[in-house]
Amino acid sequence: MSTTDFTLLTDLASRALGGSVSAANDELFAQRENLIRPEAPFFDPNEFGHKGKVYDGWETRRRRDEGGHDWAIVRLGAPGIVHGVVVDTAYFKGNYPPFVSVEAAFIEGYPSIEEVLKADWQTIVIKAPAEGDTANRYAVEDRHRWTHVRLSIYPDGGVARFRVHGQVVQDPRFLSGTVDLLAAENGGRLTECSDAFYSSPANIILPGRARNMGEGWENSRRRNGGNDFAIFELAAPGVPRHVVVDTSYYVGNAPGWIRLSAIDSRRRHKADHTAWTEILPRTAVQPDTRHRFLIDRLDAYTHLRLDVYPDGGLSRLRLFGELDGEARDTVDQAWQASASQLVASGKQ
Ligand SMILES: NC(=O)NC(NC(N)=O)C(=O)[O-]
Repeated sequence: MSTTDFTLLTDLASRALGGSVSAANDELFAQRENLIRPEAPFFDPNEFGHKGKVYDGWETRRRRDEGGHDWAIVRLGAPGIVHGVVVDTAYFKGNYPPFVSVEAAFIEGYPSIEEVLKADWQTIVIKAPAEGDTANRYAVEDRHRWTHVRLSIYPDGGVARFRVHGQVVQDPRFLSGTVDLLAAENGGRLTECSDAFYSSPANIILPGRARNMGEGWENSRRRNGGNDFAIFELAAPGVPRHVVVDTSYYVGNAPGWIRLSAIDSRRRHKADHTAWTEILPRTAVQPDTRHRFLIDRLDAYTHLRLDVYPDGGLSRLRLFGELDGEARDTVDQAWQASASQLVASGKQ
């Protein structure tokens, strides 16, 4: 994958994955928590509050010192390798920060903010220019895993959204027993889809249940035959036992039928269409319903393909099963290989 594609990877910072903005040195004009809201930023030109113009973002006051700067710290929703960040200054035109930098840290356990501040921070984006009202992209070369990321803005200003795109690297000790092999928080990810017109199928593997149709996958109405699909890489190769197909909130636009196929790309090539095994035949589904289906085959797979007929949305898809023996070694190695030499320790 080229570095320009990093925005297709999971947003590790997003509130939807469980991220939190743990601290900021200043947030006088607009709250730090807005930085990781999953939805696009909103702007009402007529809305003013007691402290000034209301922005959907994080905004600090105008600094009156020399050489100082502002910062906000995000605890990622899951540990991961960051491939790139987006500092989106949408609607901040006369008050965006002209420069930004990003640092990261891996901290064990559940550290207090005092412990987070004392961690060994590594620079992953060196101080670089930013534009106003722009989704500023910065690729990251470092391939260590992190739990926390610090955005610094120079000298001050406003940022609407901070996206931290990368690959979840889950602690293998939490991948024991029956787990959701598809879950983004375990490392599952969308690799391909036919249509994400209204919203992406990457949403259907996020934690929890969708609260409305906007939190799932919605494609457009298909007018030219064929059917829509999405392909996911599993968190780790595993044997699926049962699947949850949730069409909650898809009332007039649920699929008529769905079908699931899977492949073990360690043994067969994904491009070979005959190598895909049907693990759930074309099955009728109901609108606004949480379905559970048993999977009869007991083979291990690395990828899952969801076909919806002819089109239509889902709010969640879960694939419960166990990692296979070979996969366990692979996730152990990935966890070791991505360890930073400078691992701070927080209170357990
Ligand atoms: N019009 C503004 O945005 N002014 C100020 N910001 C807010 N939020 O009022 C400022 O100084 O950046």
